Amino acid sequence: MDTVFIEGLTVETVIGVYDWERNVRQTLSVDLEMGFDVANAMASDNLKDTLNYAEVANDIQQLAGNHQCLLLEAFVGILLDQLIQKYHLPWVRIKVRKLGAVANAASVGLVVERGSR
Ligand SMILES: Nc1nc2c(c(=O)[nH]1)N=C([C@H](O)[C@@H](O)CO)CN2
Repeated sequence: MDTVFIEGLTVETVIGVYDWERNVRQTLSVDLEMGFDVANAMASDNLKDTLNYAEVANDIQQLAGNHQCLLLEAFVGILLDQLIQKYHLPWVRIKVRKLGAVANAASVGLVVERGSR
């Protein structure tokens, strides 16, 4: 299976379990790999035959602006449900970093994989 990916997409969102986190936007960095057969686009050279990573990046930005999750797990769950359903993804792997959330750590976060390659 081929992979279409987005790396280091930063989004601003309200996220966190502590009181102070409910009143600020924090930055998440998203790395996303999506299983997709690009053979048709290789042959046609046409955007409509592939998975448009710019459209997916826009979806992630929209979702970040429209939700105020407590946990990263909830954010990732909503995101994966939406992407799998919209783009019929057979396999997806996502890494979401919450930047500067924990003292002395550059980032903390989750890696979640769904489906099979
Ligand atoms: N597994 C998780 N652990 C923690 C989360 C989370 O979303 N998933 N969130 C927090 C706080 O919001 C933290 O980011 C604030 O520093 C703590 N642990």
